[in-house]
Amino acid sequence: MPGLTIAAPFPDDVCTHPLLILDYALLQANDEHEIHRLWQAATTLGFWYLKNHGTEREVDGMFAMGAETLDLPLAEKMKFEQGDNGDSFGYKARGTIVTDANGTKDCVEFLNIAQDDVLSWPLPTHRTYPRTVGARMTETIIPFVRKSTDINQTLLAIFEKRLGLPTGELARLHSLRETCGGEARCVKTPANQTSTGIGAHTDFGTLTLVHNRLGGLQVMPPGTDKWFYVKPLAGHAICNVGDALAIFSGGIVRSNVHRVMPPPGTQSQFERYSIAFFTRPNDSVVLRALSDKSQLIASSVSKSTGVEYDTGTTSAEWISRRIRKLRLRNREVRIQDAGGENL
Ligand SMILES: O=C(O)CCC(=O)C(=O)O
Ligand SMILES: [Fe+2]
Repeated sequence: MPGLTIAAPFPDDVCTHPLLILDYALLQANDEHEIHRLWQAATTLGFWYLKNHGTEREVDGMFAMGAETLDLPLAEKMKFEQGDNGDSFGYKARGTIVTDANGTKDCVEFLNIAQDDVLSWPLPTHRTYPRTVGARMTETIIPFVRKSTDINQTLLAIFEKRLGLPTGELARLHSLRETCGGEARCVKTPANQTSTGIGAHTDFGTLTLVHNRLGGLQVMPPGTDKWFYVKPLAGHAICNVGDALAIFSGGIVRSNVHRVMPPPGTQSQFERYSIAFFTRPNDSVVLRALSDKSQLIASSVSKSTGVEYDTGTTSAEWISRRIRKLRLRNREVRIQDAGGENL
């Protein structure tokens, strides 16, 4: 199926940014050297590759589920559209979010499936999804979400130790017994696009796992104003730190800006699908630096100037506000309210 296999090679004449390759098996075994490398990656660019993550079969199924769902007629998908109220879960149609300050529309569509809905299946916690999702729930989506949450909980246990937090503190803020904004996503970029797919952003949540086959993901390394592709490596996930973890850590780990462009070179003739899994804090968790739980974090916050590490906002409010701001219709309303002023 086009876009699902490596239809054309990643070109060798575009700028790429190298990432450290971390071995999940070594991290699980608490290998000191590997943990040191993870820490290096998380505190510099905030992105790394992860190999031996053990979800290859489920990822294949997720690509198939994503293609089956996003190939449904638009009218069918629109029954599940996320809307303009800041809800993340459901279907996001093309052209509904902005990719830059000028209000340029995006060219991608995506499907977000709530972690909570997967783990409570067949009972919905938040909402329902197209039939193609239900059809793959038991075999693919449930194991994908379970394995992805396990991976991120393992990484969080390493981070909490390095951050000097009490054992179980980050796990407590990401409890599976309470609702959260965590979700699995399939993004589809049509073939032959020239405009931005997902504009420059940082991820709202704690940790993200991305599975890419075609290029398109780009990062802007700190201290530069230049975009570099992250080259997909077969069987490797691309992991990154999100805003919530950067805030909890008082800025010690980095949530780096990135974006999705059409695939480079001859890959651009193909549809691009990508699969992502977002771990996000429990809905009621207030996003603030955990200074009262760690001397290291308190010291980082006291040294940073001009950065607000106490948002006074719960994770649910934070996500909802960020999504509302991206939606084109809300932007148009804001512009009308302001008498046509460009916001
Ligand atoms: O499609 C990708 O490679 C990354 C997607 C992404 O950054 C996102 O959905 O937040
Ligand atoms: Fe992202």
